[in-house]
Amino acid sequence: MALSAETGKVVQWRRWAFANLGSVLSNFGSLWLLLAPLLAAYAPRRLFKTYFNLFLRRHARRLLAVVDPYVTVDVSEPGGASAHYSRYGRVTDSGDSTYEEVKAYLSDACAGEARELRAEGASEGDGVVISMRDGQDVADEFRGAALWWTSVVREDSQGQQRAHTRQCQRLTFHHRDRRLVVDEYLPHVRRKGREILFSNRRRRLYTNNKSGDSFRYDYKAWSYIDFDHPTTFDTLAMDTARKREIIDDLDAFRSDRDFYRRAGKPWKRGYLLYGPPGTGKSTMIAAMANYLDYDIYDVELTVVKDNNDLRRLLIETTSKSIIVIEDIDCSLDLTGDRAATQRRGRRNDRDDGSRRHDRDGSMVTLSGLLNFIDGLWSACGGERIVVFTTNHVDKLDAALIRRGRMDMRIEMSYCGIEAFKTLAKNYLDVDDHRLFGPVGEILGRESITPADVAECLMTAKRAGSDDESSRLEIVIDELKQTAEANAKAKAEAEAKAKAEAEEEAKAAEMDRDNTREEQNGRKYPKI
Ligand SMILES: Nc1ncnc2c1ncn2[C@@H]1O[C@H](COP(=O)(O)OP(=O)(O)OP(=O)(O)O)[C@@H](O)[C@H]1O
Ligand SMILES: [Mg+2]
Repeated sequence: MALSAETGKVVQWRRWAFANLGSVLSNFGSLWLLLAPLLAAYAPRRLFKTYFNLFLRRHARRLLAVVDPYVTVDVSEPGGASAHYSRYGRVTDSGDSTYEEVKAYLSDACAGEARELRAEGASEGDGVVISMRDGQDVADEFRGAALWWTSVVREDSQGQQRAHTRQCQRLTFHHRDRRLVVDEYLPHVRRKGREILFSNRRRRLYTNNKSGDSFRYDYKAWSYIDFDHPTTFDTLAMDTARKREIIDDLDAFRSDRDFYRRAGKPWKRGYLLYGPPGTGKSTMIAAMANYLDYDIYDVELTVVKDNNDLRRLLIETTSKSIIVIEDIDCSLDLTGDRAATQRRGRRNDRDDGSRRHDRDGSMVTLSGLLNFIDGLWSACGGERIVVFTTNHVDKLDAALIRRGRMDMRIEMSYCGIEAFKTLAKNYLDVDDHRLFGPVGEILGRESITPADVAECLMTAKRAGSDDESSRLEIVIDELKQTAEANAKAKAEAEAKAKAEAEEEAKAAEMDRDNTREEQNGRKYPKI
């Protein structure tokens, strides 16, 4: 359809008006300035006041931005109304942990710059938190934007109530950086502050309380003590290359937050530590926690009533933590051969009525545990490591330790000469010695755990002599005795295992007979 000349003009005019809407409106604003005195004279007073106020409010901010382009944001210590406005713009009031996080961030920055400081005792430990005294400023820089923090005391008065003062940290920046500050700088400050607060805090070792007590009004899912284990990766005795691999893996995990987000994976990692008793599985967990500065949640599965309680426990863990289930093969019936396990259980009860397994009371199932590790709930919080330990990796259900669930399997094994060198340094402060040769031969021949070697070294240390050679000779004697004792214990264990296997086979044969007779129409099974 063709447009008439007149319609075309209207369309053109409309297009022009839309394209120049900004200037039209601002001209309209200028027109207001001219019309305001006239309106003051002729318009009804109330109407004029409303419109004039609106106009002023809209334009005053622009005017102020020209005169003073700086915006301030206050982060106040908690305790009061949650939001205030200042002459310059919105003033936020944290009312949460933001203030503490900002203070921690600034304590790091201001310790070097500000000259008048204040020291307060840290909430945990013997440390002090350094912060700026009132009126002090520190400058900061973020992605090219200049920012200033000032410590101020603000007076809050509400109506007739008495005013009370509150400490706050005031951030000042150019209004053109507003988006950068709100979207990136302040979250960065909080993140850094949280890290500083976390690193100043003592590590905690949590253990779960019996879920049967959950009806009590003061029930807490977890109890904790300060975690103060001296083990580090330096003192952990194991193959050096393997140790390096584990440390690299932990480093990668810790710094891969963005990767996990991009890949759509929950930020957690599973380690399975397996090996004979006394090879350092628990010691490794302590070394990991100390290296990462994480808390440990040691889950005792036998006191968890059911899958529901297990999930509740998980929800109450925090991020930056290691969730540990030790001796997973003993905690639950997770072996593939459940029938054999039940038979064994029955026999144990017959043998020793008092030695009933606690795990009979727990109704946590394998699927509950699998959900605990990587169900939907497991993703809450993030930055978590799950560690299982076992002495019998071959007995565990394949689903529990498949790749993806347990990302890294670490075998902790008998002591070799490399591990011995670490232990000799730890216990006797000996780096190298000609007697390391004979020690290496014994360790190459025999299966001696690091725990046993540590005991031998302890005996040598207590023997009283300061001479390295005589101490190491004692170690060699002790190692030989340990090897003999181990061989004897091994022969006894093998004999016992053989007898058990025979009994097991007999029981299985009886079960088969009973089933056959039942199938052949016998009314009552044998007893
Ligand atoms: N690899 C190791 N490095 C340093 N010390 C070790 C190592 N292995 C064992 N030890 C010493 O032996 C003690 C017992 O070790 P740990 O409890 O870690 O063994 P485990 O493998 O957890 O045994 P279990 O299977 O019985 O739980 C530790 O307290 C430590 O002193
Ligand atoms: Mg252990």
